[in-house]
Amino acid sequence: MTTLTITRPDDWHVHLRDGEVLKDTVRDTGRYFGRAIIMPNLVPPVMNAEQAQEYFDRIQAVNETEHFQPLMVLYLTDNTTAQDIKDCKESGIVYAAKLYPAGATTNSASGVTDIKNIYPVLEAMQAEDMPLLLHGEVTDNDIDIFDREKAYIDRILTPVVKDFPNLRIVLEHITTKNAVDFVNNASENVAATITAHHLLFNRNHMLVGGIRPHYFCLPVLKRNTHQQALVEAATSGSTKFFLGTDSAPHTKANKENACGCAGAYTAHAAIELYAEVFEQENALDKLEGFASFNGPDFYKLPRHTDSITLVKESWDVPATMPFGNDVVVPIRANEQILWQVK
Ligand SMILES: NC(=O)N[C@@H](CC(=O)O)C(=O)O
Ligand SMILES: [Zn+2]
Ligand SMILES: [Zn+2]
Repeated sequence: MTTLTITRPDDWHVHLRDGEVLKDTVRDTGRYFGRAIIMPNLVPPVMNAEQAQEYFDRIQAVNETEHFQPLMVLYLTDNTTAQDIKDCKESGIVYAAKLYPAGATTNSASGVTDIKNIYPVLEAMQAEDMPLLLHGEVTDNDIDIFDREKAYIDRILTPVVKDFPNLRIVLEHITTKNAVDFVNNASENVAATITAHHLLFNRNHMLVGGIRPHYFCLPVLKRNTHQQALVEAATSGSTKFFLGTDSAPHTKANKENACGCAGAYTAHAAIELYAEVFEQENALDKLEGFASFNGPDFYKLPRHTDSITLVKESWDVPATMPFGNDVVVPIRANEQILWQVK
C-alpha cells in the first residue's frame, strides 16, 4: 500500500460561507487543514475588524477540532480606510485583505471600482506588511472572459507591483500560463495560489458532451496548455506557488440553473485531489512544499510541526453532500478519488 506522510497542510483560499452551512464547510475544511485563509465575500461582506471578529467567532462556534485555525480576511471596498487596515492588524485575527474588482465574481458587488480608489489603503497595507490577495480579472465588457486574467496582469497588477514594491501580493486561483510567467518573473513579494480543479481540469471538461455546471468557476477553466503550465508551476518546487483550494460551495439548485453560480466544491477531498496531480507528474515529493511550507513561509507564519498521512486507497464520492438545510454537489460526484487521508 502506498502511503505519504507530510507536514500538516493549510488552505490559503477557501469559502466557508455563513449561517446554517458553516458546520458542514468547517467540518470538511477543518478535517486535516491546520489553517485556512477565509474568504470574506459574505453578504454583506467582512468590511472591518469588528465584522471579522464576529465571523471568526461564528466559525469557532462550530469548529470541533483542536488543530483548525481560521485566518480572517478583510474585504476591500472603495470606502476602506487606512484605519481599517490598522484595526485589522491589531485584531490579531486578520491576516490579509482581499481585493475583488467590483462585479468580477460571486458577491463582489461591493468590491473596488477603480484600483486608484484604494491607493492610500495599499500604502497602509505596505506599511503594516499586510498581504494583498487578488481576484485577478478585469470586468470590462469588451474583454473576453477567457482573457480577463491576462488583461488584469497587464493593466492593473503590473503597475501595482511597480508602485508598491514592498507590498506582499498573492494572485489567487491562477488559471493561465501568463499568470505563471508573471509570478515567476516578479519579486519574492509576489506569489500565487493554485486550485486542485484548475490542475485537474480544462475547459473541455466543462463543455465537451454537454455543459457541466459543477466545473464552472471563476476565473473560468482555460485551455489545456494553460492547465499544463499550472501543473508545471505547482509541481516545480518553486516556493512562489502554494495550495489554495478556492472551495466555493453553492447549492445544487443554484449550480444546476439557467444562470448557474460560479464555484466548485473541493473541501471534501482537497489534499486528496492535489495528490492525484502530483502523483501523475511523478512529483509526490513536491507536494509537501506546495501544501505545507510555501504558504506559511510567504505569510510569515510557522510551519506546522505535526503531520498527516495519505493512503492510496480509492473511495466513492457521493452524489451530494449536506450543506446546511440543502445539498452541494462535490467535485467528482459519483466518481472515485484515488487517495484518502488516514
Ligand atoms: N471561484 C468562484 O468561482 N467563486 C467564488 C468567488 C471567487 O473566488 O472568485 C465564490 O465565492 O463562489
Ligand atoms: Zn476569486
Ligand atoms: Zn475564491
